[in-house]
Amino acid sequence: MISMCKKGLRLGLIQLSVGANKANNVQNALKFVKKAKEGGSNIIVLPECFNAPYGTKYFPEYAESIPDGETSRALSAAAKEVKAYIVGGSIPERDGSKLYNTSTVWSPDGQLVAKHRKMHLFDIDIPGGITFKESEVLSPGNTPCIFDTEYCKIGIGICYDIRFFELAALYRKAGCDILIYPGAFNMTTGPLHWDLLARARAVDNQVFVAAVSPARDEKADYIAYGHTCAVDPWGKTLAQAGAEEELLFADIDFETMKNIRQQIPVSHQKRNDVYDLVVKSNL
Ligand SMILES: NC(=O)CC(=O)C(=O)O
Repeated sequence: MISMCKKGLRLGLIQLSVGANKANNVQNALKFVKKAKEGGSNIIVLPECFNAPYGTKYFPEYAESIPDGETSRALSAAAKEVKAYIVGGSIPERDGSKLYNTSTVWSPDGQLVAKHRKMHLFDIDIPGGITFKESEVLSPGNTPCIFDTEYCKIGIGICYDIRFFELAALYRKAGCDILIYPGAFNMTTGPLHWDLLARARAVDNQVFVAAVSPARDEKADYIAYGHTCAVDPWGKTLAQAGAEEELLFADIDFETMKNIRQQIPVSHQKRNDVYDLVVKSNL
């Protein structure tokens, strides 16, 4: 089936079941990539940590280099085969002695066009809820990540990055119309914060937001919330998963976005005489 979108594009969002076997995770992802393409997707998105269980004790064992690791090679070949962009969720990346939580973006001809290393590491401590410290093993990325397509510019963040409105605002300021966040919120923060943050980033920047989670696995050390979603610039949820493995589609209509930006012209009404967003790294 080819895309129905005349004035936009179709996102295919894969809420993938992730287990302990890396090869199985990658094979399962590729199966869903093909289904996403059959459903007319132009840009296909996988979740955070899609080739490995999410947890600091797993990152060193599953980490691989980019772009010559096995997962990168598989994503490159898949993008070329289905002739669509693939935002490869994230994987644990090894670069020298350092590890990162890294998202790769592959063009329809299989080229690596962008790479985002999670900038804000997930270090939290909620007594009776969840304690997690990515910084025990991971290093943060220091560079925001935008990739340009024939449709629009797209900004990438990974999971905890969505909590930092400055990064999203910076992407909007740099001309992005879609923000994509592979993520894996949990059962403590997810129920109240996941949808709220996706909708907030969409409304405050008048952009489309896609947040893509692994499916929930009650037996995992870290139980992902799921609820992959796509939201439009009005804050309307275009597609939303439950907890199970699922492929979702969301049609991006740029006319809607233009209308909303005209009707509520906040981007022109900013009081940059009073405040401003200072960009310190090169976009
Ligand atoms: N896992 C994350 O990076 C973020 C998260 O679960 C949260 O912010 O809550």
